[in-house]
Order: sequence, then C-alpha cells, then structure tokens
Amino acid sequence: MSITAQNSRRTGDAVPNADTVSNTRVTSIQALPTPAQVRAELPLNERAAALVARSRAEVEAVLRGDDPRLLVVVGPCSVHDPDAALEYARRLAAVADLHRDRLLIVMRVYFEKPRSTGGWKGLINDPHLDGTHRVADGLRMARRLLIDILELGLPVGCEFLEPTSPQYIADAVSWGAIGARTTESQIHRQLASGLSMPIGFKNATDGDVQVAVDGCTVAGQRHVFFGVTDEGAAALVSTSGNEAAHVILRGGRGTTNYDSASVADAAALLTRAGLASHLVVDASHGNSGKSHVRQASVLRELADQVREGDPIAGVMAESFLVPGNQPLTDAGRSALAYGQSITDACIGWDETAALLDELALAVQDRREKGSVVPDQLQV
Ligand SMILES: O=C[C@H](O)[C@H](O)COP(=O)(O)O
Ligand SMILES: C=C(OP(=O)(O)O)C(=O)O
Repeated sequence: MSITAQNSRRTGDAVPNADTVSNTRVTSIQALPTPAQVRAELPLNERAAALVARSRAEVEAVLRGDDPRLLVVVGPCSVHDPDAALEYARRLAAVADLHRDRLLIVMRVYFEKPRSTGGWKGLINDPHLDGTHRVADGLRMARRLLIDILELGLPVGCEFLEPTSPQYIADAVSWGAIGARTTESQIHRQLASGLSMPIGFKNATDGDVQVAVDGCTVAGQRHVFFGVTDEGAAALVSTSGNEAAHVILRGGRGTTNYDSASVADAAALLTRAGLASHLVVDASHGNSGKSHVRQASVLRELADQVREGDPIAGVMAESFLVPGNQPLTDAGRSALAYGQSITDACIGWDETAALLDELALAVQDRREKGSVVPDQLQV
C-alpha cells in the first residue's frame, strides 16, 4: 500500500489496523540512488585516493604531535555554489602549497548544516536552494565537488550529520567533524567509530566540553548499530573504533573557550579521560559570536597561543571569497551575490590569505623556540 493511502485518515474505519497506524505523519518516501551507484558514477581515481590516504595520515600525525605543522581547516561555512567553492579551492590550493612546511591546510567543504531553529540544511539536502530537496542531485553535486577539489591537490574536511550520507562521500574526505548539536548523540558517536578519517567532536552549544571528551571516548570503542549496505539494504554495521577522535573547542552561547586557560582546562579533561590532549580550536561559532570580524581577531590571538606553545594541534575558520554573509530569500539562487556565505558570516579571501601567513609564521616561531605540543612528549 502506498504511503499516501496509508496516511489517509479513513474516518469511516472504526477499528485501527496496521495500515492506518503507520506513517501517519510521513508525506512521502522516495528511493535514492544507492551509495554504490553514486560512487560508480563518480569514482575516486588512484591519485585522489592516494591524496586522501596520505592526508588522513598527516592529520593524525599532527594531532599526535609527530608532525610539527598546524592543522588548518578553512573554507566556507557551507557550500551553496559549487563553482564559487571551486574557485575558493583553487586559491587555497596555491596558498596551501606555499605554506606546506608549516601548515597542513584542509579545505572546509560542508554540505550538511545542523540548524538551531530551522533553515536551509545544506547542499545535499536542498541543492537547488528552493525547497525541492533533490537529494539525489545534492549527493552527486557534493561528490563531484569533492573530486574536483582533490584534483587540485587539496584535502577536504566535512561535517557528518545524516548517518548514511558518509557512504556516498566519505572516501573523498580526509578529516571530519561531529557538530555541537550532535556531539552527545549516540548515533553520531557510533558513526564516528566507523569513519575512516580523524573525527573532531565539537563541545556542546552550551559550552560543555566534557560531552566532546565523552564523544571521543565513545567513538574510540567498538560498536554495532543500524545502517545500510552500499547497495541500499538494511544492515547491521560493526566498527573497530576511531582512535583519532579529538576535541574541537568552539565556544558556547555567550561564552568563548579559545584562550590559553580554556585550552589547558580542556587538555586536562582529555588527560583525565585517558586520551591524548591534542586539541583543535574553532575561531568561529561561539568563539566569535558568529562575527567574521571577531573571527579574524580570534585567529590572530590563536596564532600567539600557538607561538607560545599552547597544546593546539589545529585551528578552524569559516572563510569564503567575499566577507560576511547574505540571506537566502524566496528569490533563491538568482538573487545571491557570488562567493558570499548564505549561512554564517565568513572572513573574505584577502584577509584569509593574510591570516594564513600569520599562522605559518607562528608555527615557525614555535619551532624555533623548540616548544612542542604536549602529546609529542606523552605518546
Ligand atoms: O555553521 C553553521 C551554523 O552555525 C550552524 O549550522 C547553525 O546555524 P543556525 O544557528 O543559523 O541555525
Ligand atoms: C555547525 C557548525 O558548527 P558547530 O557545530 O560548532 O555549531 C559548523 O561548523 O558548521
């Protein structure tokens, strides 16, 4: 029986039956192409796979303190226009190459947006920005863009939100995040335990860091949970645990936690949990009050903290071609300015390039001072 038929409230039915009690609030269910189909349409070539494998290992080495560089995850808050994201990637690839001895730059390429109170949920969920939710198009557009960016020699980082979306794209991803709104979710912790790349857990939106530490602990364990096969059948997934889970400090509602004392407090929580104390700090979100202007000054302060030897293995920033952000209105894509965020405000390209220079100098100074991130001593 079709969902529509199941949903019809048959007022004449005196006795509920299996059809009338199921899916009463579901308006449609549509099949998607399977992960295997989308991956076969848009395969990862050997060069791209080698870059993914190498950059995942490099990120892990930076997080352990075995690689003295600073991880920098930088890019738009969200991708809404693949052409603009690719133009950004071309510019970033050149800068990443310039700073490759001091910075390990991973482009932030976020396709899934967890929203506080609703709104556009990202390119995969609504790729045409018009409420049509052509998710099959979104999955293909996302995968195409990841492959194009890898072709430039640039590794990519994503947030993982839908539990089954990684099967469509995760082979092209070198670093991942579980966001502040899902960091306490068992489903996302289980997911992280099976993901192939290092995964950062954000502290919660209220600023609680312990939930992110717990996220790392749980993601490090083995799990068995519901999933789908590459061919789209219901399945049981067993995982080995992700030993490269780490904490991302992103501030909270009205509070920041990027300063040296907060970083030290978080490192102590990790040590108490028996985890390595390496950290990533997000200059955006709660740490900047979502102001791109403030975000740039937070990054400058973080550069000083790196220089002084704080246990900061990586930083994150939201940056795009044009500074600031713009609303997505009913006029949709046609009314948007090119290269400007439609979610959080981003630092513009010129300032981003200058900030990356400053971070590279800070890493150089840290090295010359001989200070190292603490895990280099502990692991
Ligand atoms: O990074 C993006 C946003 O901060 C996140 O998706 C939440 O956005 P919202 O608070 O505007 O919904
Ligand atoms: C939603 C994001 O961050 P957070 O989970 O820290 O709010 C994001 O980085 O897009």
